[in-house]
Amino acid sequence: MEKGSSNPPHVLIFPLPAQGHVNSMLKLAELLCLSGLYVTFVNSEHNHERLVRFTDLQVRFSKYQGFQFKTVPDGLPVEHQRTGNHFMELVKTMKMVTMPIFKEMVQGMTPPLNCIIGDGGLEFVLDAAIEIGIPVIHFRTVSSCSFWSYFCIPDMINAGELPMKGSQDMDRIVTTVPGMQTFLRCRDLPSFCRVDDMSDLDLQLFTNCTRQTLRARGLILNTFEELEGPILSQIRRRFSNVYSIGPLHEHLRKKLIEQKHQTHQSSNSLREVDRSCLSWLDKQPSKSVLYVSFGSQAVTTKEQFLEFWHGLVDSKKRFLWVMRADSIAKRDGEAENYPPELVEGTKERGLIVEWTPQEEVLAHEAVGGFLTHSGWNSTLESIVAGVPMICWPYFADQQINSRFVGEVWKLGLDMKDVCDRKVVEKMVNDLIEDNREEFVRSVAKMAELARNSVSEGGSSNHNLNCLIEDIRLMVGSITRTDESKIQYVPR
Ligand SMILES: O=c1ccn([C@@H]2O[C@H](COP(=O)(O)OP(=O)(O)O[C@H]3O[C@H](CO)[C@@H](O)[C@H](O)[C@H]3O)[C@@H](O)[C@H]2O)c(=O)[nH]1
Ligand SMILES: C[C@H]1CC[C@@H]2C(C(=O)O)=CO[C@@H](O)[C@@H]21
Repeated sequence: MEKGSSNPPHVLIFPLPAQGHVNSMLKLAELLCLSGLYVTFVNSEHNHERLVRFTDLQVRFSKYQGFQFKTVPDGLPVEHQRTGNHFMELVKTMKMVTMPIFKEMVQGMTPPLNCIIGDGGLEFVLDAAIEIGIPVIHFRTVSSCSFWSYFCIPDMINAGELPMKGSQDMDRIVTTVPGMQTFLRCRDLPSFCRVDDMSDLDLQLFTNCTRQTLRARGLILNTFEELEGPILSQIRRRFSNVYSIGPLHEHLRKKLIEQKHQTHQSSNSLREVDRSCLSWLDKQPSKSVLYVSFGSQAVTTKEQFLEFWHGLVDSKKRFLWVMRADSIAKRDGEAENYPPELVEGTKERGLIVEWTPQEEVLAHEAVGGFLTHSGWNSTLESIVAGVPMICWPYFADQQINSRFVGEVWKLGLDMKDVCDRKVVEKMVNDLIEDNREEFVRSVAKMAELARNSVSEGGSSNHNLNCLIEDIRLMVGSITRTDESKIQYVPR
């Protein structure tokens, strides 16, 4: 906005087009709208079509003055699965296909942008914005602990701690990530580190994009000081303006209540939500059900899927399991003949659905535990709901999130790298029954700290106010005489 203009600040938000990213960035968008900012939210065409089909998003955002959606192609054909390891194809096509379209869109924007909040996992957004001369704040939607470990990868390589030396090396302690020297093992590092070749493209991609955040004006993290304070302190030694403003879903819920907006049943789902599971939960005893979901991207083998299924049925506990149509890697011509004892055991005590209203499920009285892939949104949602976790990380940041859940925060059990029916059975019984009290006590404490952090005077509440203030100050903070040639100097 030009100096003297009466419009509120205008912010453009651009997430990496995946469920876990779109979800938290839409929550931030709504929080900024509630503070009176103008927001443009950029979705991929593929995701926007799904959000419009499966949610009340358009109605929800239409009440905010100055809010608009824009769409860009993601460069992939419509039928592309966009899950599992195929997801990395999207990160690559976007740079080629989406970047030029995005640049053109941003240059013609009215009112002019004060700043762009770009996904820290989408490197080209920062490059494009700096070239055009618009300040960028990065939002990295993963945990602080994983962001910090990505950042330290070059130090691990220089110290000879990476590459790992085969499977016998997985329990070696990694000493070059400040703040984690006593408990971080090779197996807890982001999954991209599990390669022999340090010039591996995915490893390079995420190491570089994390370092690029040094060029941004600030870094937003969906976390709270009471959870990740020691790691945030480490990050602040290298980055200025680190805004920990989470858990965003609880932050938004609280603000909507304060401002007397409706909060029920809204979702940011890219898939059709099956609400029938809530009526099923209504019929189950208190804290008896294990909720099982591996998020939007994880893909298991059929063998892994069967180990989980056996373990769940053998545990004799109730379970609600999210099984997306694309959850299991299919082999051509494979018949789906499932063992009758599993089908029978599920009829007795289980329910399998394609997609749930997860926040509502976790808050349901009947849910007593969560078997999760340790995606960051799921982890935060479980903490806020006071539900202990069994973690089975699939890829990326999930390996380190699960270490923190199991070893540092003591909010559950880490089943990383094991997929065995006996272990599943034992851990489910441990979490839901044998050691239940202990886990529930620690997660209840953390849930309270989470709620306090987003309340008036809490750390995340304060940091959100600072973020909004800093965005307001970005008015006229870049020289607009020749924006295309502005040399960007980080604060
Ligand atoms: O049946 C379901 C299952 C999930 N969800 C929601 O989907 C989101 C899933 O997010 P997350 O738990 O973060 O998992 P992913 O979808 O796997 O998210 C990706 O993005 C996250 C944030 O960057 C990363 O932490 C993950 O590793 C990455 O895979 C959560 O908000 C859930 O509430 C539903 O609404 N219904
Ligand atoms: C493609 C996945 C790998 C990295 C991305 C990410 C991140 O670190 O920002 C988290 O989870 C995934 O959705 C992205």
